Amino acid sequence: MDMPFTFINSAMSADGKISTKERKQVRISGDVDFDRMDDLRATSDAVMVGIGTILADDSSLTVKSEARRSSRKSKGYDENPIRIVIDSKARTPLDADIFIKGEGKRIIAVSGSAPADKVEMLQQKALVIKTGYEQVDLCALMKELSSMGIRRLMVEGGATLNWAMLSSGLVDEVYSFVGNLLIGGTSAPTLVGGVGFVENDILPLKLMSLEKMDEGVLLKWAVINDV
Ligand SMILES: NC(=O)c1ccc[n+]([C@@H]2O[C@H](COP(=O)([O-])OP(=O)(O)OC[C@H]3O[C@@H](n4cnc5c(N)ncnc54)[C@H](O)[C@@H]3O)[C@@H](O)[C@H]2O)c1
Ligand SMILES: Nc1nc(=O)c(N)c(NC[C@H](O)[C@H](O)[C@H](O)COP(=O)(O)O)[nH]1
Repeated sequence: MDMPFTFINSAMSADGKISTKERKQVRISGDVDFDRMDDLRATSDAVMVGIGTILADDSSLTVKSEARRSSRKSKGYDENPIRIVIDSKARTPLDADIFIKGEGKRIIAVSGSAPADKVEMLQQKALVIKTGYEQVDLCALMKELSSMGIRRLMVEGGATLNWAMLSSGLVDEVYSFVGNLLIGGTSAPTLVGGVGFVENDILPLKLMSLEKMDEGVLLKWAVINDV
């Protein structure tokens, strides 16, 4: 079965950090990049984040431009893409912005280790898809998303989910805005977290484009998965 075309979009400091060591969100990019990100959301079938990002930022993942929402509507889509949270243990708060803000479908992807009572509560607000035992089986989930008609998937981090998706060979392209600031801190999350690749498995990229944007640079990379 064809997997969805999947890309990561992220903003990082000049030293590769995507937030501070306290997981506090930092404004890394400017208005032009935020508008580009909004367009990516509006033209995707679904937007995915990890539970760490929901807990840290309370992201709503909505399309901000009214014109883009109307354009989606006029084509018969919901105003917002399907919003997906990778949440093995069903920790998404019931009052999270992702449930409160904007119309459209939500998917909470949980694993067999999620408490049944919380899963039941989440089912009132979203489609809950269960895969894996201790944590979400991302390959199985992606197949299920594909069978639901999701063809274009935007992944908005954070570091742990980026790692899990990349190391499972599920990402086609990475778009990374590099901003004009340094965040520092060994424990501050970087674009890709997780356990990291070992020398022989390091993932190669092919540079597709680079563009000066706001006060930084937008880099677009294709992931070379088949080496
Ligand atoms: N600058 C940016 O573009 C940007 C974008 C998004 C998030 N962030 C930042 O990233 C930070 C959050 O990143 P993070 O790494 O803590 O959390 P994350 O958002 O990557 O979520 C990670 C969590 O996903 C869950 N998970 C479920 N199944 C999994 C699987 N199969 N593999 C891996 N994880 C799985 C785990 O509970 C894990 O803790 C926040 O500080 C946020 O502000 C920055
Ligand atoms: N492009 C970009 N530039 C930044 O400077 C920055 N800090 C983020 N961060 C992305 C992160 O995923 C946020 O959580 C969502 O941008 C929140 O999304 P909402 O506004 O709640 O829809 N993204």
